[in-house]
Amino acid sequence: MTTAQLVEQIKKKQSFLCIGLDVDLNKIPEHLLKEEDPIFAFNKAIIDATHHLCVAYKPNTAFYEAYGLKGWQALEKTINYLNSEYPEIFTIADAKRGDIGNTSTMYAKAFFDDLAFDSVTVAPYMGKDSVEPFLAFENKHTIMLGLTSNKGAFDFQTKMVEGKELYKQVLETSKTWVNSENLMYVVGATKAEFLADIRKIIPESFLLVPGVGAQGGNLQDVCKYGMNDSVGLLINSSRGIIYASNGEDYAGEAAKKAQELQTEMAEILSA
Ligand SMILES: O=C(O)c1cc(=O)[nH]c(=O)n1[C@@H]1O[C@H](COP(=O)(O)O)[C@@H](O)[C@H]1O
Repeated sequence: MTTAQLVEQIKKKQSFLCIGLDVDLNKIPEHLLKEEDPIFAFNKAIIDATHHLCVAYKPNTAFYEAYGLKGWQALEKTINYLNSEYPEIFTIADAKRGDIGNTSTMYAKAFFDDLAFDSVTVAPYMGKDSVEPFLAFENKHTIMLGLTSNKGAFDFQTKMVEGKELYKQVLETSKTWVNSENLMYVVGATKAEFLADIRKIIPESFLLVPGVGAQGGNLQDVCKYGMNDSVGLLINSSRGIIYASNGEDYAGEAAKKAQELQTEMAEILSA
């Protein structure tokens, strides 16, 4: 999917919500455990109930890898279901990869070619030659960690390096990489006040903003500092939506939580 198509979807749905499919078998409704593939059954119901309220889904691969072959198969079924039933949805494999060049190429093939995700999250720590192999894929997006939502973000990312915070150096340098137009960036919703500075470095780029909901990030603040002329934001909530209820009504309750965020987003967009 191109960025222009994503912006079109945002305008049409009046939503820039991304729903995180971080499926934990200890948290899903008990009755689903009798299904042949409880993870896929859960995802399918959540997707069917919420697809009109969001523009993206983000399965975090850890939650699938943790269940071995069955987990990976559930991930594959989920992305195939999204691509066949809801092709207008932007898909994010949250895998946080990045390695020496030839290995990164194989990671990129896994998520872009084999699984056909629109995007994958990547950690920038190994530098240019670890990220450029992802950027080489046409009409695919590489979502690089910029400033993360966790406390540990202050361990390294905000340290001063040659008179500037490390995360700013990383953002600036990434703009010089081949095919950098295929980059998007992660900025945690818990770090909303940093967004004004971040927008000075990457004014046009799309930002994936996790941390609204369970981690306490605030949607209004993120929009105030982070929104650009083409919206430029994908706000992710995972646990705050998908675990709204662990009863038979889980999909409907998840839709209610998604609807609350979509309504708030529509108000922001029309302001
Ligand atoms: O790359 C991410 O998506 C990510 C980056 C970050 O800085 N913080 C962060 O929480 N995430 C992911 O976003 C999701 C947040 O989930 P909830 O806190 O349940 O909404 C998880 O899948 C995290 O792994």
